[in-house]
Amino acid sequence: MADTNEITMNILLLGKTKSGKSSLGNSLLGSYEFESQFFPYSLTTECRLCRIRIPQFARRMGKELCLKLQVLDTPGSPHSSLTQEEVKYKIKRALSQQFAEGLHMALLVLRADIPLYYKSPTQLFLSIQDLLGPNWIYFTTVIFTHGDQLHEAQIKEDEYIRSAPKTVSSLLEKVHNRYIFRDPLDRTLRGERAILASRLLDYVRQNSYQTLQTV
Ligand SMILES: Nc1nc2c(ncn2[C@@H]2O[C@H](COP(=O)(O)OP(=O)(O)OP(=O)(O)O)[C@@H](O)[C@H]2O)c(=O)[nH]1
Repeated sequence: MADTNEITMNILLLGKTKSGKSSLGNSLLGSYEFESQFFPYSLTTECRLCRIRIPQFARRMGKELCLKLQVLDTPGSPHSSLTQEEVKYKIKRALSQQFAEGLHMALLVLRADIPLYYKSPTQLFLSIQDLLGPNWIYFTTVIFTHGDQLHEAQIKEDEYIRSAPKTVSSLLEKVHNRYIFRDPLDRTLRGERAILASRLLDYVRQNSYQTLQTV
């Protein structure tokens, strides 16, 4: 029987190569589990799942709740040594093997300091739909990495969102404005984990803990 004092969140990291997926995964896990480095090639070539349990994460009806976080890191696309088809195949296979019970949230990782290039918003939507199916819009949160660069440039987050190009604004509208800015320089790994995990748990609660079936 499932432990009712434990909440599970199955999280998928998606995004272009070098967008900061593995580093975000480490922040979520609160430790350096995924390899994340500055290199002139795509570091992640295989999907990899890491899990942690965070005791006493929240309370429900007077009881302590433990959060079980399962984070699936993926190779980015375009990739320096894999074709787009290979990346897609690896992600789909990992989703079916690791998250057979479904996915709570896909985190679409975008660099805030680099323009998001797609021919049109539709092209971007189709590429996500191709992986996650038509209900992706309910189970996707956009994570802007390199938020520290915005601070340096003295651009506020709401200002950035207001001036974002059509592809980004259409994407945020599609995912019901679920987005989070990451500013890793501002916090410790565990401090960032507490903030990210609780924002994500709010989104998962809003979905009544339902999961996206991807197979
Ligand atoms: N300044 C800053 N650097 C970041 C941020 N996120 C990631 N990085 C750095 O960007 C580089 C790439 O980050 P990764 O997490 O390895 O990116 P990835 O998407 O997993 O990369 P691949 O697996 O190689 O495709 C690393 O040097 C990170 O430390 C951020 O928010 N701000």
